[in-house]
Amino acid sequence: MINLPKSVDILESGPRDGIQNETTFIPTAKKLELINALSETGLKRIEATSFVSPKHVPQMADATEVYQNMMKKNDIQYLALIPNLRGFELAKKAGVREIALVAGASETFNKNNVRMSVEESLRQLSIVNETAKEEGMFVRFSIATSFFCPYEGLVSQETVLAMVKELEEMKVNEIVLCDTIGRANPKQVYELFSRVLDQGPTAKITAHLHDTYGLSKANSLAALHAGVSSFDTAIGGLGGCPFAPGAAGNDSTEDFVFMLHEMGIQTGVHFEKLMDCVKLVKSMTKRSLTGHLQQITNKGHVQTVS
Ligand SMILES: CC(C)(COP(=O)([O-])OP(=O)([O-])OC[C@H]1O[C@@H](n2cnc3c(N)ncnc32)[C@H](O)[C@@H]1OP(=O)([O-])[O-])[C@@H](O)C(=O)NCCC(=O)NCCSC(=O)C[C@@](C)(O)CC(=O)[O-]
Repeated sequence: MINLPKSVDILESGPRDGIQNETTFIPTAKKLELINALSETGLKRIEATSFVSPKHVPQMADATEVYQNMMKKNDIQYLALIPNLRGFELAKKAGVREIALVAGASETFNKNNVRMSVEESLRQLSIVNETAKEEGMFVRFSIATSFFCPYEGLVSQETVLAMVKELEEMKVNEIVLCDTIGRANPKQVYELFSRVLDQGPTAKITAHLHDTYGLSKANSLAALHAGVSSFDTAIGGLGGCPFAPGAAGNDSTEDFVFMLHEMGIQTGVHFEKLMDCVKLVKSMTKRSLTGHLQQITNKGHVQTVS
């Protein structure tokens, strides 16, 4: 195989992207238990919560309580998602130092997700970015619907490349290309990430892939081949944006870590401890999860070579 990195960075987005889509409210204490357990697995990046409207996403109504009471290890980046200026104010008040901004590449998705045009999102979030940078915060920016929009269909590569250019001009620290509805195929993923990386971006480039059509692992391999070494995943394969109809969960962290370790690619993650987190997620959500490995552990032991 060509172009494979020796190690990969994983951002665990289960506590945010994963839990936001759960219909039954998960008690704050359970969210804290999960974040604390994930903090012991060797993962170095955790998206802990989001400062969004509790009317629109009731599951994240306890963002401040979660952020202020969770374990915070010095060597772990704990991010919070922010959609607008108000979210930034609330996050700052809670003590957040690492922020994850989001806007869609597609107009209809963005209006449904954050009730703003893409232009208005970029206007508000560039103010957030400037203030955050002055205050020494880490800023990542997710481009939702980088491949397909649930309302408009295929999103053109040119639209996404123009947005990447704008984010590079804003000097955000990280740009995340998201397959929000898990509809992209490996060829599209390879091409778009290759085109972005060919421009020599200064921002870290990350892939955020959902598994709706069962292609998230093939898509992550395509992104690896394109030169991406930073990925978002969610424990148990939880997740999906409540404003992207039909979106299934994220690529599952344990399956992705398993694949990477089997390929000799390091993640720094302790596999058994990660599987303990899957058990925790199962007990929290009380429903069947979509990750593959947890289905094997139901029947026996996962065979690993690493
Ligand atoms: C953006 C808004 C808030 C606009 O919602 P809105 O109703 O248009 O907000 P508004 O500005 O009209 O304000 C209405 C009320 O909400 C309050 N408000 C205003 N902003 C906030 C805030 N940030 N946090 C808490 N409260 C807020 C504001 O203070 C006001 O309170 P009131 O005066 O009525 O008491 C809403 O549409 C929203 O919360 N959207 C977020 C939706 C969301 O969380 N989506 C999922 C995350 S994105 C995602 O999952 C995709 C991603 C990142 O994973 C990548 C991928 O897969 O593509």
